[in-house]
Amino acid sequence: MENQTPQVVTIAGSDSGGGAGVQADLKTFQARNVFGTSILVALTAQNTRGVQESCPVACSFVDAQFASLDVDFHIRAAKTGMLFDQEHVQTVVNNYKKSSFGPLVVDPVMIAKGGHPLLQKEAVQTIKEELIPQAYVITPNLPEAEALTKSKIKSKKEIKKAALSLQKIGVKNVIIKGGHAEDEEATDFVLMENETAFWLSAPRLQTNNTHGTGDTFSSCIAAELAKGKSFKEAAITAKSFIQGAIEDGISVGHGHGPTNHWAKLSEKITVKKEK
Ligand SMILES: Nc1ncnc2c1ncn2[C@@H]1O[C@H](COP(=O)(O)OP(=O)(O)O)[C@@H](O)[C@H]1O
Ligand SMILES: Cc1ncc(COP(=O)(O)OP(=O)(O)O)c(N)n1
Repeated sequence: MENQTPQVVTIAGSDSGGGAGVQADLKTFQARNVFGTSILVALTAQNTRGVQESCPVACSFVDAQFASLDVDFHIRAAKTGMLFDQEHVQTVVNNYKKSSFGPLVVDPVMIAKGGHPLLQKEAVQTIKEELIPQAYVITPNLPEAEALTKSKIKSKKEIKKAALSLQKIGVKNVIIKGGHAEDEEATDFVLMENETAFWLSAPRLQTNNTHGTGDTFSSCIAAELAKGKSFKEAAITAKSFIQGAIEDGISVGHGHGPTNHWAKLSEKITVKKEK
């Protein structure tokens, strides 16, 4: 099994428009040379203008997808995205615990950029109590970190405080993404074990094409972990990948466009150690 191609799974929702969700994850896996598989938890009727409708997949069918993959593939890393509601979060947790899917990257997707809810509010607590303790890394954006910590996050100090409080729930690594801030640089805070931490920055690009940035970032981390890279290496590659994918933009649709998953890694990344 050791000489098999690295295999990875996304456990998430479908974006019919192809820019976010499972579609963005599979494109990222392909671009990073790992074999991508998927477990669909929800479906969205979505395009670059927003989400028009969404619905869950039956929990018994989520179970069936986990079982199909687990008996055949040697999955070395997994990621979660849109999980819809409490019942689906719990179904994913129960199945993940029984599986041998390797380290879990949790992207606690809550609301699409256009405002459509992708997770029912009551499920935030289930993510905290049940899913995060299973995770190897969680990658909330700023509003998601605020919802999970029930606090306002406006300064670097508050970002660090929020990351530490998320780590205390029982996850080794936390990345709070700064896409929703307004600084000149798009800066993400990375907290690892033993309070080791660093800031990952890149120039903030003035573009409408940022649909699916969070999914692309977290699935790239899962892809790198599946190849055996360290967590720090995986986080830096994911930042270079998403920066390249935004920089080398593509033009599709009429609204908030997707990123370019076949772009090269960007070299405009800086890594600054937190003292
Ligand atoms: N305009 C931008 N320019 C450069 N990087 C960005 C921009 N918007 C988001 N990013 C980066 O994309 C990644 C995803 O962040 P974010 O957009 O906050 O996630 P989400 O899609 O979950 O809301 C992060 O590394 C963030 O810094
Ligand atoms: C099916 C599905 N999953 C996740 C998202 C959210 O993706 P994200 O990377 O946060 O991008 P935006 O929606 O914020 O552009 C989604 N939209 N659909």
